[in-house]
Amino acid sequence: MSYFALVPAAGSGSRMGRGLPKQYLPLAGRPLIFHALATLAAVAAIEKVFVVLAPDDAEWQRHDWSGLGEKVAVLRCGGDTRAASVTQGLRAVMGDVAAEDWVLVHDAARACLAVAHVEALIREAGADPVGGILAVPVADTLKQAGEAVDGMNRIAATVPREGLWQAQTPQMFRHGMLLDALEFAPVVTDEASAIEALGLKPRLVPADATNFKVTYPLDLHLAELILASRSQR
Ligand SMILES: Nc1ccn([C@@H]2O[C@H](COP(=O)(O)OP(=O)(O)OP(=O)(O)O)[C@@H](O)[C@H]2O)c(=O)n1
Ligand SMILES: C[C@](O)(CO)[C@H](O)COP(=O)(O)O
Repeated sequence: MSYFALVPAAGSGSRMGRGLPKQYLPLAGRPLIFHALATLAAVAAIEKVFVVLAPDDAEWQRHDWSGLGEKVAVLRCGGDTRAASVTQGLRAVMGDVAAEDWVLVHDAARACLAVAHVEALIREAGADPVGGILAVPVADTLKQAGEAVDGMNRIAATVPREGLWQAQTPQMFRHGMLLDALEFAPVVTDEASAIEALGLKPRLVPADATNFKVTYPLDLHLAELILASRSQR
């Protein structure tokens, strides 16, 4: 069986609040998306890295991607939601990817993914009958907000954090199972939710906070620090 990566990159980055979709914002001298693509392409077990762009994406061709080598292939079939982009990407690669092949779905916005993270996911979930995701156990105390009072957010309850994990990506499932799951449950926040809707229980593979999702402006500075610290090792 083979391993492939699918990178949904058709979002608008609205929470970043910049004119340019966040996957193209400059980060450590490259477009943000370059870093995750380079990491995935560097994993020996991964045969191809498919990038799902918005059909009208006019930014991709403005950049030089030659540093990524030959594994990366562009699919212009992104949809209105992340789940739609993933589903349409899975359909588009059916000629290259067999139903039993593993697909690692990774957010373009998780720019600081490390090769070691991906290798841990493949090692721990690659022999699993369902598949698995990278995740991090919740370390902070969690508060449930109640209805705003005097315009202020106020605590309604403390949520026990035992057993709670923050889902990351890649999320790794077999192509056929994942496409069937997403067609059965199309409105989901991540691939694992669709697999769970089938009554299955994906593996949780521990990662760490450096594999965070760049969502808000401050996150760009955090990602710069992480990438700079790695380049100095
Ligand atoms: N219709 C969409 C929406 C999101 N994504 C991708 O899914 C990943 C995670 O989504 P998110 O961080 O929410 O990105 P955006 O949707 O771009 O951000 P925002 O929600 O702030 O608009 C991103 O790499 C994004 O490009 C996608 O491929 N297609
Ligand atoms: C898939 C994901 O990164 C797991 O935490 C998350 O659900 C993506 O959420 P977003 O709102 O599409 O960024």
